[in-house]
Amino acid sequence: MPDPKDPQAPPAVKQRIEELAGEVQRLNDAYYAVGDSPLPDAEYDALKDELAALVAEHPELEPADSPLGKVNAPSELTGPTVRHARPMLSLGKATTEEQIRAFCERFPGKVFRVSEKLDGLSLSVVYTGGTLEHVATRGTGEVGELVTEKVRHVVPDLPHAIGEDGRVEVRGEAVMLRSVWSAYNEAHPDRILTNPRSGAAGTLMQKDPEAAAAAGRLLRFFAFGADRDGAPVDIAALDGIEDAATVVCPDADAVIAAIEAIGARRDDLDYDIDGAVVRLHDPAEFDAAGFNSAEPRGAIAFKYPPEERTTKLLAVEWQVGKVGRIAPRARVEPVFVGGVTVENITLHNPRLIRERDLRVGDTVAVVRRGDVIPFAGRAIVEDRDGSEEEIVPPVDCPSCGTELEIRGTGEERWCTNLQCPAQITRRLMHWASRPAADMEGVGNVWIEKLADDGVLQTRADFYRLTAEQLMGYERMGEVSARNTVDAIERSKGLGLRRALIGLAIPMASDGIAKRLCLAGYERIEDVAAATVAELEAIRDIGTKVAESLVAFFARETIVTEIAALRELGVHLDVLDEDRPVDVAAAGDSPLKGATVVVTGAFTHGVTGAKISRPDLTRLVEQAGATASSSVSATTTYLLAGANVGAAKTDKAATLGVEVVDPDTLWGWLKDAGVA
Ligand SMILES: NC(=O)c1ccc[n+]([C@@H]2O[C@H](COP(=O)([O-])OP(=O)(O)OC[C@H]3O[C@@H](n4cnc5c(N)ncnc54)[C@H](O)[C@@H]3O)[C@@H](O)[C@H]2O)c1
Ligand SMILES: [Zn+2]
Repeated sequence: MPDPKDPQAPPAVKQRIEELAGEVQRLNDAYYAVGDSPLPDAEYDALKDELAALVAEHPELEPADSPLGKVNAPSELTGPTVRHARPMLSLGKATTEEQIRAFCERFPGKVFRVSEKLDGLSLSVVYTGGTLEHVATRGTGEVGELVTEKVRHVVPDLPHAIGEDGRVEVRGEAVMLRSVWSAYNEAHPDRILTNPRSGAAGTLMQKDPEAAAAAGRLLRFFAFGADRDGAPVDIAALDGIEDAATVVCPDADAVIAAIEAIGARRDDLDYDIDGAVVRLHDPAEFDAAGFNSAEPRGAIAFKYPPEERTTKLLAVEWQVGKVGRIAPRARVEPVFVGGVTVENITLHNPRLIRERDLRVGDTVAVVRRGDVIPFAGRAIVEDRDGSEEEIVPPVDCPSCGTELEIRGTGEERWCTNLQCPAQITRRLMHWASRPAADMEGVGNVWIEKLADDGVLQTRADFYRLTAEQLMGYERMGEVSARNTVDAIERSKGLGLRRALIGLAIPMASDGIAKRLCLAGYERIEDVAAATVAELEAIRDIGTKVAESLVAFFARETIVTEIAALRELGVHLDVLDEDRPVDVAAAGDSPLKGATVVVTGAFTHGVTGAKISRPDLTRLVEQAGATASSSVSATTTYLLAGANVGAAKTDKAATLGVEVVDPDTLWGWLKDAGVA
């Protein structure tokens, strides 16, 4: 029946509007109340856009409880709440350069500022008379949930006091660092956090924040605005408050350049961002621009192309890896995500498949972050029609038929047959690959063919290949054959670190190879002769890894193979490039040989950008220092950035450890040639 108020509106439109409104609210509830995102953001945005378009055409059909025109919020808040002094708003969105230019043109001659749009959750932090009074979530925009006590535990870097009078309110985003997120997931394979944002939201909902903090669910707070009794305050002037990376832009061209720069560094950051925020730089002009419903007119959010998209899971293949792990890899309908077309994704392990209840034929959300192999975040259960098939891990090795072992919390399947043909081929491909011997132009297809023929059985066999032998193959002309043999010859100088990587020693990552070189091993035979106790003494090498190394080098086949590689002139000794960057420059740095503890917040001494603690630690290590996590009598320097707790400096003072300020540190790093 047509709607009496609008004879033109077909009943289907009214129904669609109601459907969309309900769906958007359901997604808001999941997102803001539980921290979950059942749909990729871009698809949520598309639903909301469709709703807005229909309502714009038929305003009379907008339901009373419509989610449009107000701040995205859960239908209900839980726990004690507080009314915000000023509402906490959403932001208008742009996805194209034109939209950003149109925004800038509305404010001719004005200066803008562009900041990273951090993907976490918004918090309002209020200090009165210098002391933390309360912390609240955005909530409905008008009223937020109080999370003060939780924040004390799970956002340990947020100062409890600032040396400021009056009522100071700081607004910003609480985020879970990517490094914290992956460390947590690694330690809790049974309680995987889907992404850092839901990790952050979930953390602030924990009933026992102390336990959450102890389990490593820690967040950071980055401010993007502050005021004292309503008058704007410069965040940089607030002691111990970190601000979101921001640049001031005199015109639209500079704004576009800043957005592009943020987009370009996006994958390298230790936190997720879902866009860039452009706003009028002058707070008075920003206020004067006013608001429309739930958004300030003086700001807009640019959203980068999504890193998550849905597609169909077509098939699962169980691939035998180089050390025998059978990895589930899925073929999906090609989908464009995070700037590339993805056709294959990893499903991680059987446990995850079971827990996410992924099935062949499912619509799945594909996530791609940086260089990480794309993976299936989850199945969209609503899209099922009953034809989907369960994914069953194999019982026997798909290559050699050996019965598989089940190991670890991921319930991974392993083929333990060292002679397994698939494993041999994988190991050969790995030896030839870029991080290892880097045999340019020696492709996996050829390796597979030669391995199948029995010509390539061991790594040493690569160096025995002749052009004549290769020319016997179809589609291998004389030129290609000679090029292949030359490339193999050139790759002989690989050195110790690459050789250790290329050997694919179980549990020994690329980082372990580097550590072994840094620890002073010169020749591969020296590493092979090391005992578990000697290896364990090296930083980052635990008992399990040490035992795995010893067991590996004890294998008869490996001993023979190393001897054969030597015989063939393959260079297996440490190279200068295997050791920290500029050994010569770092030579007389005060950091060389020092044991240091990094604490507090740092900005880069050259670029002025914020630098994460892991990144800074890496630089300090490149200059020859060893980093440790707590101050002790063996500590040489306490490298203290901003906002350092008294506990650490007091301890340093008691133990007579020199406290080094950021300026001195950057001087040292520059002298050592690493910054
Ligand atoms: N997948 C889902 O089901 C689902 C559900 C709801 C919302 N969402 C997504 O969440 C997005 C966020 O919507 P919203 O209304 O919460 O926020 P928004 O996109 O309107 O942006 C406002 C928020 O940005 C944050 N922010 C981060 N860095 C900032 C900076 N430098 N300056 C200013 N603000 C900064 C603040 O927390 C602020 O509250 C939506 O666009 C949507 O894609 C997804
Ligand atoms: Zn096998």
